[in-house]
Order: sequence, then C-alpha cells, then structure tokens
Amino acid sequence: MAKILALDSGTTSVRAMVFDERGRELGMCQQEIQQAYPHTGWVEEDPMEIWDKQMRVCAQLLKQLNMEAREIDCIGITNQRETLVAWDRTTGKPIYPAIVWQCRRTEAYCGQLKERGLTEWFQTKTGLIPDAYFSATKAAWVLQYVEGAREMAARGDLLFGTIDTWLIWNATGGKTYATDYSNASRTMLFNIQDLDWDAEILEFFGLSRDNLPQIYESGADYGVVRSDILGAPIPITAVLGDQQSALFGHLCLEKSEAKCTYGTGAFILANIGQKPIASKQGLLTTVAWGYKGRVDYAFEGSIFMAGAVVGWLRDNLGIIRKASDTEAMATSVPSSEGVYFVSTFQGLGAPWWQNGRRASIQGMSRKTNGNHIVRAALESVAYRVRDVVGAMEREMGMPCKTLRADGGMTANHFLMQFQSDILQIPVSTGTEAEVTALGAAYMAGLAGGVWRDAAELAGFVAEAERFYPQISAVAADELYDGWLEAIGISAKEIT
Ligand SMILES: Nc1ncnc2c1ncn2[C@@H]1O[C@H](COP(=O)(O)OP(=O)(O)O)[C@@H](O)[C@H]1O
Ligand SMILES: O=P(O)(O)OC[C@H](O)CO
Repeated sequence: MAKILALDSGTTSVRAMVFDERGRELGMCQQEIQQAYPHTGWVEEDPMEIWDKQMRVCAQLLKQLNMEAREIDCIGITNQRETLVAWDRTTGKPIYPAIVWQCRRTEAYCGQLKERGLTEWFQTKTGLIPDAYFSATKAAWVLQYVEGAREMAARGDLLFGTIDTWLIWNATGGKTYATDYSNASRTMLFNIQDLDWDAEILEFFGLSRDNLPQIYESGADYGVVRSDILGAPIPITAVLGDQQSALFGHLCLEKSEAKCTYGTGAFILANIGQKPIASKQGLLTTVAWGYKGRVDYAFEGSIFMAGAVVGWLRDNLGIIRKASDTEAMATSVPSSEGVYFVSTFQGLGAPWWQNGRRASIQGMSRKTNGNHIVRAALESVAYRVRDVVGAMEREMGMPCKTLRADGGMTANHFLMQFQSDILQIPVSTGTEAEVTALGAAYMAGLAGGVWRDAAELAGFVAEAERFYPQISAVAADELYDGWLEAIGISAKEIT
C-alpha cells in the first residue's frame, strides 16, 4: 500500500495529509498561521512559525494515523505563492519576516514601473503585469531597506525563496536550495519562454542568481527530509504552487480545461497547453507545471473578494449569522429583482484591473430586502467568474466545456447552480475537498514511482455533484449585461 504525504502550506494555515495509491485521503492535520499587519496594507508572517508548524502537523498526522515515517513513500509540497522569505545561509535564520503575497508595500513602486512603460517588457518575459503581489519587488525592497541585506547578498550569504524553497531548504538541512517552475513563474523574475531566471530582470532589480534557488521541474528529485525530523529520510518528489496544484488535482491536463477555487478570494486557472501565450485580455500567464520535459502553461485570473463578501455580510452588515445562512436566504426570493452587488472593496481585478474602486449595491427598489442583497452578493461572485472565464475563452478562441470547482463556497448549492446558469456550462465538484493537496500528492506519486502516468489517476476522485444550466443563454446574457452595466464596462470591451 503506497502512502504519499502532502504538505499544504497555505496563507492562513498549514496542513498535512496522507493519500493512498487510489488517491484516497487517509487523514489530515492543520494549524493556523498568524499574520502581522505592521502598517496599512502590509502583511507579514513568521517563516520559523511556518516551518515549525508545518513539521508539527506532519508529526501529529503520523501519530494520528498510527503510521511510521518509513511507511511514507514520498512527499509533495504545495504552498501559498509569491510570499518571499529572505534568510542567512550561514545561520539558517530569516533576516526579516516573510512578506506575504497580500502585502502592498511596493504598490507605489510598481505604479512607477507601469508609468515608465515597462508593463509589456515584464509581461512578455514573465507573463505577469507589474504588481506588488509578485515576489520581485518584495526582494528589491528587502535589499533596499533591511539593514545589512545588500552586503550579505554580495557575500553570497543571502538566500531568497518562496515558501516551498524555505521548507525544502530546512527539510533537507540546507542541501537542496530549489523551487519549481510553477512557483518561479509567480516571482516576476522568471522568463516563462526560457524557463530560467531572466538575466535582464535580475539586473534591473539588483538581484543575483547566487541569491536565488535552482529551478526544477514540478515532479523531480528535491532531496530527502533529514531523518531526525520525522523519523525517516523521506524523499520530496514534487513541488507546486497551490493554485497550479489544484488545477493538477482536478486533472485539468488538456487545453481549455479550467478550475475555480472558491475560498476567501477565487482563483481561476485554465490550462492553455504547451505554449506561453501573453494575454491581451488582462489575464496572467503562468507555468502550470513541468514534468518529464513537458511544460504546461495556464491563464490565471484572480478575484479578490469571493467568500470574503459573505464574511462582510456577516461582520459588517450583520444580516447573516454564518456563511451557510446565505443559501436559504438567496433561494427564498425568486431573483435578486435587479439588484447588483458590486463587491469591488479591493478594486476590480482580472480582467479589468481598475484599482481604487469602491463597492456599491445598485438597482434597489422599495421592495428590496436582506434576502435580495444576500442573493446579489452571491451572484456577484458568479458574475466575476464569468468576467474571467469569458476573457479566457476569448483569448483561447475556444470555449471552456466544464468548470471544476473546489473551496469552501462550493458548499453553497445556490451559488454553484447560478454559476452554471451564468456561464452556460456545467459546474462540477468532486468528492475530495482538498484538491490542492491532492494535486501535490498526484505529482509526488508520479515522480516517486507510485503511478506510471497521469492516465492512472483518472477515476480516483468521483464527481460529487454536477450543476447544469437551468436558464436560457438569452436570459443569462441579459443578467450578465446588467452586471456589466453595474460595473461600468461596455459590451464593446468584451469582444
Ligand atoms: N455555505 C457557504 N456559502 C457561502 N460561502 C461560504 C459557505 N461556506 C463557506 N463559505 C465561505 O468560504 C470561505 C472559506 O473557504 P476556504 O476554501 O476555507 O477559504 P480559504 O482557503 O481562502 O481560507 C469563507 O470566506 C466563507 O465565507
Ligand atoms: O494560501 P491561499 O489558498 O490563500 O492561496 C494563495 C495564493 O497562492 C496566492 O497567489
């Protein structure tokens, strides 16, 4: 019986899961990670806490499953992406807290990069649009503002890495300093055509290869976990950024196959095949994974507020007690009666990219009540997903046939049904909730010799539910046109 340990190092919690050779989850352990907000818009975490807790949940899980470390065949790591750790090679200690992907400290600097007309330069090379979200300007900030960082870098003692790299370096006792293509492609330092750090970009930010990890395929030999950590020298055979890992976990292996993870925010990725196409529709191009010489790319569109909108209804408006109340309220009215909830609390992201917008509730009449507002809030998530999926379809020149869904909001059947109605395609959820960890386990098992090829994985996860469109295309377009009007996008912009 094969056993694969998956480590999911997320933004707000770290998890460990064991899967067997049929992709069945045998157990899970989880611990929360603290965030610090030292200034407005800044978000930091403690790299030592992430490392300690990540190993602790692994040890707890083995104990819980009554399993010895030597029974584990291999490890797959998946992680929050873009978050940057900087540490001293000689002591192994971080020189500054982890700068989290959500941190906006380099926003003004990124604005300057755009004003200087560098957007296309970055996009062609990296697939990304200059933004504080990505690791590059976080590293430049460390070099500029953390005392002694520049000198340490010049000596070759400063190591930069995303969370995967930090975990692997610690787990292997400093033997492996590496990342994979999918994580590298979120740094804005990685050339997605050449599949290597981009020399011109490194020079632009004053960075050197000496301070950056080696880049491996996602399924590869990342060394072994030191045997004193978990009790046996377990090989690490896969590394994937969490959103790419979910795409793999859903087995979206062919062009146009897409998934949406509905969590606090929503992340939509579509496999675009083996060519890195730069998007003209406001999407990011990213490496999905690399394995056995084949590299798959993906379009990505993120929505900042998805489940967070539901949290706002609860915490700020007080019209629901818990997230699951929204479903009964939404279905208690036949429609939102023309109400549109424009949930742009954090600006309007992909594919429109309008920063600094405020949120609004539009189209209310004297008949409008809390149920309409709750329904409109859920509907707003589905409309935002259509914004992104529509851009993906236009860019790929082909339709998405099905949307695979995972994440906390998929518990809401009203939302899943409305999503299918608005997209006019089936929306499918699977029986495994932890699709992100599953993707890393799949890749680890492939590279670790548990499975021969991806074809073996098909059929491991059963479909839990499939939602089919229940309204006509004309009705869906009418509703969506109302949404475009509410967000102020003219129909011309989407042709
Ligand atoms: N039944 C539900 N209906 C609507 N939203 C829900 C429901 N259950 C959970 N959520 C939302 O899903 C989010 C949690 O999903 P999860 O995948 O755990 O997120 P994350 O991984 O980002 O922490 C929360 O923002 C919560 O408001
Ligand atoms: O840890 P999550 O699930 O919030 O995902 C974070 C993403 O990787 C950020 O790009």
